[in-house]
Amino acid sequence: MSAEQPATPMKLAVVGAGGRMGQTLIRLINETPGAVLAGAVERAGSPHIGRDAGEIAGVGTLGVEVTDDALGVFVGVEAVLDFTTPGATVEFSELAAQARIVHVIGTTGCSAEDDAKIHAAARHAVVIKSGNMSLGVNLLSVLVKQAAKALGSDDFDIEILEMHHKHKVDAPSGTALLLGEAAADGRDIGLGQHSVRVRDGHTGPREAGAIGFATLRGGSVVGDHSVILAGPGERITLSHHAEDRSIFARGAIKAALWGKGRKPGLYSMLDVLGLNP
Ligand SMILES: NC(=O)C1=CN([C@@H]2O[C@H](COP(=O)(O)OP(=O)(O)OC[C@H]3O[C@@H](n4cnc5c(N)ncnc54)[C@H](OP(=O)(O)O)[C@@H]3O)[C@@H](O)[C@H]2O)C=CC1
Ligand SMILES: O=C(O)C1=N[C@H](C(=O)O)C[C@H](O)C1
Repeated sequence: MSAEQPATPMKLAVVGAGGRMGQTLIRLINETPGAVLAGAVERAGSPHIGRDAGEIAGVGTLGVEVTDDALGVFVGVEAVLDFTTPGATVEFSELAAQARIVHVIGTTGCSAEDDAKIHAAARHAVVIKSGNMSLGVNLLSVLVKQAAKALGSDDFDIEILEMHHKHKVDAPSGTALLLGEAAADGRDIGLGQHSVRVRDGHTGPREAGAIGFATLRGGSVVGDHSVILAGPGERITLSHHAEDRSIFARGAIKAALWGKGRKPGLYSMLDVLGLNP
């Protein structure tokens, strides 16, 4: 191929095409050189079935009809971008593995059992999964790990605060958990054994080494996260504020392009962004 010829754009599919992230992804793929929308999937019975994906996303006709035949779409594309629900994502991971395509997973709220199934599917497909696909949050997680390591649990207590729009169905957010994992990693402890996800009533004093979570929901907030390191007489707050869903969509498209031609396995956005040590 000569240098002047444009490379063939990577064929992407969006599942959950009618959702908040699905529509944002369709719009952003349409603006991204090197990527093309080649499939759009919604659940059986959705009012979006049979409609044009571009019309749903408000970017005009793209010639891609929304269907509920996920496998039929997956065999004709190179990657699928998935921001849906845990149950749907587990099913899509099995189909993406059958079709041997890249599966980018932004869905949050997966149980340990869901994650084990996704891990199994990653034996046959390139799976990139993250609770937050934005550059800013992934960089923040690196800073949180450093801060948690430098400021030991004898003196500094870690609390994670998040706020999202009123439609969000899972808590704590995937991002809050990702930041909690980063803090736990920095302290060389397991998050599972040290997290306090709810406080109510007469809780007694805070346990040393705990990583606490607090969840707020309301309005149209796209996603706010703060990691607070509270010490004797001083407090450090590391924060990220998402102003627009396009930051997540851009990250997901970048992940799909990065995943092309890679060995099957489970990867994170830190791998995609080159932020893994
Ligand atoms: N990692 C990241 O960077 C980000 C992650 N997220 C996560 O992405 C997920 C989706 O968020 P959001 O877009 O706001 O949610 P929405 O509810 O707006 O969108 C989800 C879409 O998935 C569809 N869906 C559900 N089940 C299926 C199925 N079996 N097959 C096909 N489509 C299906 C829904 O259809 P219907 O409504 O008809 O049920 C809906 O259109 C959440 O888990 C959220 O936390 C969100 C933003 C960023
Ligand atoms: O549901 C959302 O909207 C978001 N979900 C992700 C999360 O659970 O952290 C990412 C982002 O904050 C928006």
